[in-house]
Amino acid sequence: MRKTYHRAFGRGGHEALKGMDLLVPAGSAFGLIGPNGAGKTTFIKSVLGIVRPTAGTVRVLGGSPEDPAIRARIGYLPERLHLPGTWKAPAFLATVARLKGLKPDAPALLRLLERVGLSDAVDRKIGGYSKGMRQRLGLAAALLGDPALLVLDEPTDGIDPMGRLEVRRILQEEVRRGVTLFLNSHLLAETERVCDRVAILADGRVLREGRLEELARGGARWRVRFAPGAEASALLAAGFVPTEAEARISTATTPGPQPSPQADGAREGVYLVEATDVAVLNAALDRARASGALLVDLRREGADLEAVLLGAVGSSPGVAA
Ligand SMILES: Nc1ncnc2c1ncn2[C@@H]1O[C@H](COP(=O)(O)OP(=O)(O)OP(=O)(O)O)[C@@H](O)[C@H]1O
Repeated sequence: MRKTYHRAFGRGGHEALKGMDLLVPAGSAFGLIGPNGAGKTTFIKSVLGIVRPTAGTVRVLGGSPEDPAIRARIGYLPERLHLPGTWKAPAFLATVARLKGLKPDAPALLRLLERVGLSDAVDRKIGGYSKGMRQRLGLAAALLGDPALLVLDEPTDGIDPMGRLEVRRILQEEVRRGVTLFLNSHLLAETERVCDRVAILADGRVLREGRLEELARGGARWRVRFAPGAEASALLAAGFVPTEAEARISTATTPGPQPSPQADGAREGVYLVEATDVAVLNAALDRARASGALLVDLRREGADLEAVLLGAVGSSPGVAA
């Protein structure tokens, strides 16, 4: 798909999408990431039928994004929300429901407001809402009518960490019940936590696309906690790096001290180990256990999306990160 924004009177234009080819599997939680001006919003608008491609086609939920029946199955949270300041949330949601062709059901609307954490604010005017509250109301509006596809542009923008947790929980619930989630967020940690697939867009083209684990270079990292008393030098020899020392290694630009067994991570018993697959991981754990170390906790480290993004954008000719 291509999209060129034409200037007035046909004098040239700007090619925002330069041959973008993307398949978002039904039921996936899909994240779109990329630098400013990459074309993310243009792509979202084309999925919603707001922008028409200059060349190519967009198919959404098996149909055209311009088909009202298809649009009715899409929930959309825009990046810039325009909300009526003098209204209260239930009246706003009732109007959105009517615009979506739904019959407003007052108790259901209150349940929805409770779900997004706004039950205490139903009697307040929207104009007095904080940015996070406005985002939650926008999310409630997007969820009206149980859409099959949720398109969210910066859904957690302005929301505090507790609120983000709540929003994430709602999005995960939606994905579990079969909804396809399409998320555009500058918060890479948010994308990592919510999405199972990611596409990197830069300068109007998809640079990389795939499952998060596949995109992460260098295999998976594991965070391991050993019981007190584990022999730090033996763990180092087995490939386990104390977390504090690991931070120093990755940020050091000049030769510095080698990781010492007395590093904070070692004192806490927390280590990181690189393992391309579970066989490699288990071999490392076997070496650790042979030294007498006892495993207390083991968890996979999230794929480092920032590194993947910077790597993809940095290695693409003509694209500035
Ligand atoms: N209506 C428009 N007319 C002309 N050019 C536009 C229009 N909308 C977007 N563009 C240009 O198209 C390019 C892609 O813009 P778009 O908003 O899709 O990027 P984005 O990835 O969403 O950026 P950001 O992360 O900054 O929101 C940019 O260079 C932008 O200036």
